[in-house]
Amino acid sequence: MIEFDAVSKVYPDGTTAVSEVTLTVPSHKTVVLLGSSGSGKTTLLRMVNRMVEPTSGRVLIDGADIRDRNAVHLRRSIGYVMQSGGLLPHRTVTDNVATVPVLNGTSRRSARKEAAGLLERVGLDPALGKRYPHQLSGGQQQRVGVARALAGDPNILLMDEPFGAVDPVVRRDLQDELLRLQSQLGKTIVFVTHDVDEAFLLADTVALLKPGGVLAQVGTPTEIVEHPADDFVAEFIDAGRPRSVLR
Ligand SMILES: Nc1ncnc2c1ncn2[C@@H]1O[C@H](COP(=O)(O)OP(=O)(O)OP(=O)(O)O)[C@@H](O)[C@H]1O
Repeated sequence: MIEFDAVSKVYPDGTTAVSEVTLTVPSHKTVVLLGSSGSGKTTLLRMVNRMVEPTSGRVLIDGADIRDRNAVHLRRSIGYVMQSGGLLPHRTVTDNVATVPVLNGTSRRSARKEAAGLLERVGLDPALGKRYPHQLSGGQQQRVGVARALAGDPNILLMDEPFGAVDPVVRRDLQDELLRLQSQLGKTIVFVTHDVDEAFLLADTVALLKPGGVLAQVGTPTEIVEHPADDFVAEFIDAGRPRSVLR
């Protein structure tokens, strides 16, 4: 379980990115941080692995304040998928997936073996492991990004607009694949998107952020559609529009 306890972030130039957010991400569930550009989603996500330190408030994992954890060890124990894939261009796909387990002390041989299994798990032919990232399609690169985040079997996955850079058909494939994986693996997932349909498809709980990093509403997709908290929420989700993706 991840708990954001009244966290705020004011960047050194005075920008308030996140304001007093209190939010719980239950274990084995997917919480989607939804909001328009600049509403603080990435800042909030990065607080979980200490890439961003809150100006005030605390982040707890399973009840323990993460400030008491070594930041590097914490980061390596949490899967992270970025929008661009974030793959290392001069390493093969297999070695990209094996990087963190090797850093954590797993032998290269067993990390590569695990990588082959993970490529299969995300729907890729393990033979692609020999290629370099530029030899893959955008959708394949994103799958590798997910495989890499799963390496070492972390409990927590942070996903920052992971499917934002691919076309709508591939995006839908990747979303379905994530739902399938999550039903098998039961990770604790924090997923960032500005896409309402993507949020409603993937989330157990949606946390909708307003500009300035203020929580506008937290609820299941159905709760938010049926009872938007205010005009901002109703407008953001375009209440009244037919929804095919509600589970
Ligand atoms: N290092 C930084 N220094 C100053 N301001 C920053 C920094 N990083 C982010 N910000 C500002 O904080 C606010 C929130 O940014 P953040 O990236 O968290 O939003 P976001 O909702 O993830 O946006 P996007 O969807 O565009 O990625 C924005 O106004 C942004 O310009």
